[in-house]
Amino acid sequence: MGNEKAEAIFPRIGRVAYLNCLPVFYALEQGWISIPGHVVAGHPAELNRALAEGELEITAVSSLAYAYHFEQCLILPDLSISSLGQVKSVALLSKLPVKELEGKYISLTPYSSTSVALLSILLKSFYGVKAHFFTRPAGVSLWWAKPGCKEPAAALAIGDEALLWVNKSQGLFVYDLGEEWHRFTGQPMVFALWVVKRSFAREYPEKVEVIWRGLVDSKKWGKEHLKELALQASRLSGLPFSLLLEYFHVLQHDLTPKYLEGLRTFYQYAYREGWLPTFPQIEIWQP
Ligand SMILES: C=C(O[C@@H]1C=C(C(=O)O)C=C[C@H]1O)C(=O)O
Repeated sequence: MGNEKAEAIFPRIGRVAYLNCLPVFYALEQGWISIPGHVVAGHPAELNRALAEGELEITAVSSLAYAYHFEQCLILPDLSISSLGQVKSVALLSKLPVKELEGKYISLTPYSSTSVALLSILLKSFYGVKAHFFTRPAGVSLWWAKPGCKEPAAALAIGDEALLWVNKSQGLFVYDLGEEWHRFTGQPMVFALWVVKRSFAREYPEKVEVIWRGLVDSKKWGKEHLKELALQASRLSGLPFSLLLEYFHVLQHDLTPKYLEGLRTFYQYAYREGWLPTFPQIEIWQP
């Protein structure tokens, strides 16, 4: 990588390649709002890796990934992928009721960071269930079995894959992890944050401000046009318009003090259960 001049002029901006980012990016991608940067789409695990390896200046990342890298980046205000209760696109799909998953195999999505930790926290601290986890390879079915092992009893999915399965979940028990977290803690769940590299923010504060304002303005447009977003999302995914309209109503992209409190609580559990080497400082970039 590493043409620093080019990155300064045209920074690389990461976007989750799921419908969950449409409310933030639609107006930008239509060209109604423009930002001086190059948008790169990837699944969350890819964006988390790219941030860590210095391939992105500003990006959406798993909230757990920020906690790993808080010394190198700052949180952008007013942006997140969150829910207060049901989220619809982070789900455990199970052939058995969750309390019967003791000792069973659970397949984990390879695309996530936050939701894997969240599932583990919920099973351990909320349900008191110990299961065997394994991460399935990218691109295979939810029910892919490890060679020599039985088919998993349950599978964790995120993003569009989760929406698709939740929509055709006949015969499966569906546990929406946003809803389960809310039942457990009474708090919102922050799945993803937008972050900026500290070095880039230090050197190019005006550029960060223009990009951040563009993202926030685009999100504002999205929030005021949920029907248009649901129509576009339905065209892209083939999922029913009504499901997507409900989805964009429950999915939140703000980062209010209430959501920051939910984030802190998540970090407390994640730290306590060994998902984080140190307790992160929640540091927010100021325009
Ligand atoms: C709500 C969602 O939150 C996501 C979950 C993430 C994770 O588990 O690491 C990261 C980014 C978001 O895509 C979703 O996937 O739809």
